[in-house]
Amino acid sequence: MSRSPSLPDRPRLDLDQDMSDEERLEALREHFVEITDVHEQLSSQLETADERREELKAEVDHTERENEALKTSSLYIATVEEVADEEQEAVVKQHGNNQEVLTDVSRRMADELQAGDRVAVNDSFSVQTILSGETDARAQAMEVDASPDVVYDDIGGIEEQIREVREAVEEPLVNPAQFDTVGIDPPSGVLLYGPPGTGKTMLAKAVANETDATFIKMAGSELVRKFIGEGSRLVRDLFELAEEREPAIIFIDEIDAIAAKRTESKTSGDAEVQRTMMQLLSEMDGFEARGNVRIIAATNRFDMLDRAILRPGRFDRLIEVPEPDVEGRKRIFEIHTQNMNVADDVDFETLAEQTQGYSGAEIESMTTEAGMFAIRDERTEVRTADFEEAIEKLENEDSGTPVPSAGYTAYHY
Ligand SMILES: Nc1ncnc2c1ncn2[C@@H]1O[C@H](COP(=O)(O)OP(=O)(O)OP(=O)(O)O)[C@@H](O)[C@H]1O
Repeated sequence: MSRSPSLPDRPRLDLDQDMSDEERLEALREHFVEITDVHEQLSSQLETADERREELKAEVDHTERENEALKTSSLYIATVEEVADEEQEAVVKQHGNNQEVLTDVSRRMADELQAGDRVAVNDSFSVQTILSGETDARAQAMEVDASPDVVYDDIGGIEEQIREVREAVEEPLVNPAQFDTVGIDPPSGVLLYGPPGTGKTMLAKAVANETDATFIKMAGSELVRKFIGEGSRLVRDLFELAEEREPAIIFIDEIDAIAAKRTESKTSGDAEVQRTMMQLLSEMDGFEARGNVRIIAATNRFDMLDRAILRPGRFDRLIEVPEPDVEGRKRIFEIHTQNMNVADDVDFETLAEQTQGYSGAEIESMTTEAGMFAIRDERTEVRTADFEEAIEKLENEDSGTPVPSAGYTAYHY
């Protein structure tokens, strides 16, 4: 905000009894000149303030008109495809009918708009407003990470699964020619299944990191819960975004939420989920042309999946990510205590033996809990007793031993 200029000092007239008439006259003249000067300064400040007031009034009028227009007319949602800054033009594509239009935009709008923005347009396709993050379902429903920082070494106990994922996802991205030479198609999609917290998301992020691909995650459950009516459009957007950002890894978490077996009930919610799944299937069927985009999905509920998504050309490589065995748990303890100040006597092998049935995520939260016990005790070193207390606490919270999530069924192929 601009600060108002300070007012000039008020001129003082100093007359005293002892002055001669000439001196008084001189003082009065000088005072007159000073007053005239101050008057001029004030007039000029007043003029500037008047101009500023006019400008602000014009801005208020404009905003009020915009506001009225927004309130009274229906607006349509569109995505900006291209912006020509110089020409003050933008190509926008209206959602629903996919109509593409070249439209004029103001200088300010041209500066602010970026390809990919969602905007509200009026009947004549004039861009009224850029939709913020809150209103942009696409931004909300998808987590985009240009360079995730997980590496394979951060994942413990699932070396075989890492090898399989590398073969099915990494190889086609970094060395597509070998598939051509041998004359086979790489797997279309990889489905990771297994109990929660075993490293499925980490695995997908690590492949993206290793192949310098953008990681784009969409959670199936959110599509169904939060974006009712937008599911199939968001799935289409997901694949479009992946193509824009290729090489890219699409990761659909909790795919069971959109690809569950059909049930008897025919509620409108089911129809919507069904449409979302059909969109996913049709995107995957047109997948070959997509080149540098690989798709990974994950589920804790393999038993619930509609078999249609497992057909060749869709999720045709199934990889089970089980709970870690004792060796795996030891490794996960080591990974998550790397940056902790752990006492020399802490034996991860024993801890691994004591934590049968724990997932990687549970082991991670246990190490944090052990650190908290040390802090509560005003120590800087984490001891065996802290880990044991943490195990006890988690077991009490889980009312006994931790169990794999209810309903999880392992299917072996
Ligand atoms: N195998 C593992 N090695 C190391 N850390 C792990 C492992 N599995 C899980 N973790 C820890 O647990 C956190 C959650 O794991 P992640 O999100 O990958 O599990 P997930 O299998 O995708 O779970 P969900 O099915 O609940 O989405 C990770 O950020 C990591 O800190």
